[in-house]
Amino acid sequence: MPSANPRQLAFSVLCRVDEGAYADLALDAAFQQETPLDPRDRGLATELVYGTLRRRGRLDFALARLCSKPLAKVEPRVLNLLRLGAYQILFLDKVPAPAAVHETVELARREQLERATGFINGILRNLIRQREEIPWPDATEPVVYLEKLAAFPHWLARSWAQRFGGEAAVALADALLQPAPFTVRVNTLKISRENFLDQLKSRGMDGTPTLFAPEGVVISHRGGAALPGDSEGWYQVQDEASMLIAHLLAPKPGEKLLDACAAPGGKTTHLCALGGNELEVLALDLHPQRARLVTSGAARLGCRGITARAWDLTQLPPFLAPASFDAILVDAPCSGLGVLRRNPEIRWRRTAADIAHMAEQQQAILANTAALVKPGGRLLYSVCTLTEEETDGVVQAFLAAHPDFVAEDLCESVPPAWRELFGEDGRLRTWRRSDTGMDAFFAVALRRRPL
Ligand SMILES: C[S@@+](CC[C@H](N)C(=O)[O-])C[C@H]1O[C@@H](n2cnc3c(N)ncnc32)[C@H](O)[C@@H]1O
Repeated sequence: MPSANPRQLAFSVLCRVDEGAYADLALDAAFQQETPLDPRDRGLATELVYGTLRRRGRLDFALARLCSKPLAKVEPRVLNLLRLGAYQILFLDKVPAPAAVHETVELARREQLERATGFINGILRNLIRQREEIPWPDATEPVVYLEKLAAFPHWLARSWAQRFGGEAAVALADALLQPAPFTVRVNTLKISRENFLDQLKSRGMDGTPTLFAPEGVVISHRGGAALPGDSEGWYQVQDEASMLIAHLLAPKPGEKLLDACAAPGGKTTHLCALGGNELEVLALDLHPQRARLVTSGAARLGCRGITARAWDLTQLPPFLAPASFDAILVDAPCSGLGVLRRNPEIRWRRTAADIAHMAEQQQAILANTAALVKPGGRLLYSVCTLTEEETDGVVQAFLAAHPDFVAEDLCESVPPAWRELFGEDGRLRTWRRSDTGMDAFFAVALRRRPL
């Protein structure tokens, strides 16, 4: 039975992640179940979970040198305790190293792992003694670096090194394994960004405008308190890269839109705000319970004109008339490698076969929405990943099968300052700059030729 101890909570979440859970969902669920942790302990538990997952490559590299048997032969729960302890020793300045060892051994006792306490104590004490002598691989061997230090599977390490070049692949992996900033989209239907920033300031919180998105705010300090306007719907938690997508579709008041893969509705509600709350939007999603999130999110943010329903878009939607939408957003399900900062564990779960399967699914969804676009209308395809197959590969296959569509140069319609985020082909690739603090998103604008 987990108790309200941040290390124990972090340990239970790491074990759940090993069983297949997503880190963000498992952590949220643990916070719901626990006797409430105070904000500092909540912060520590979050740091321990994400830090241990992001740094798993380095932690395992260091532990493997000190362990008398291969790490694969160490009992998984004991290995998670070792990783937790090693993370605190190597990366957490605020925890003195001897305290990290003591806390980890105590945690092993509380978890009925008394028999492993000598083993854990010995390895972690050796780690303290030898931490300055660890022969970390350097980035001159990018595939080794990505595999050993960034915990990428071999196929992914090779593919990134080949595609981006070694140096860029390493920089990209490092950037995608940094903690993500806490970013919100100000709901301009309710409040301006300027007024929201004033509201933050008046409560002693620090926020700064995002670099590109005109309604984004990066919150750098809030002292554990709730943000202003939560129940009033003043903001939506959303990464800046994700905020760019609705701007690229550029909805106009009075238009009829389809958001094909809409849940939980971050972009649906953003589209509504950009359309002055005067759009008609049909929001579809595979899962009925996720489609309901769109409805509740829209109510919170005061968005009108949204209807949400469940539908599997790998099947043609017979209830929709051909050529009936001015614009369609396909924010497709994908491998999620562009949001590793939030789900660092997915990098060792994904296989090359998954990517091929995702690309097939994305192609099916795009094909089933294409006929719904009016002649002259827009279809925006976006994904939070950067594999060739799920980005340009899907677009190439789509265009080959749909001669009535053309890819447009998005650079022609975005503010000049955004252009550095786009390739020469006019497609959004936010990873082109690694210092923006954004997730890695891809988007392409497709236009159906007029009759
Ligand atoms: C990247 S997420 C969408 C995020 C959303 N656009 C937002 O901004 O909040 C992809 C969504 O596609 C949905 N999905 C997966 N397979 C689908 C399918 N075959 N048809 C429709 N939706 C699907 C998933 O349930 C998921 O909610």
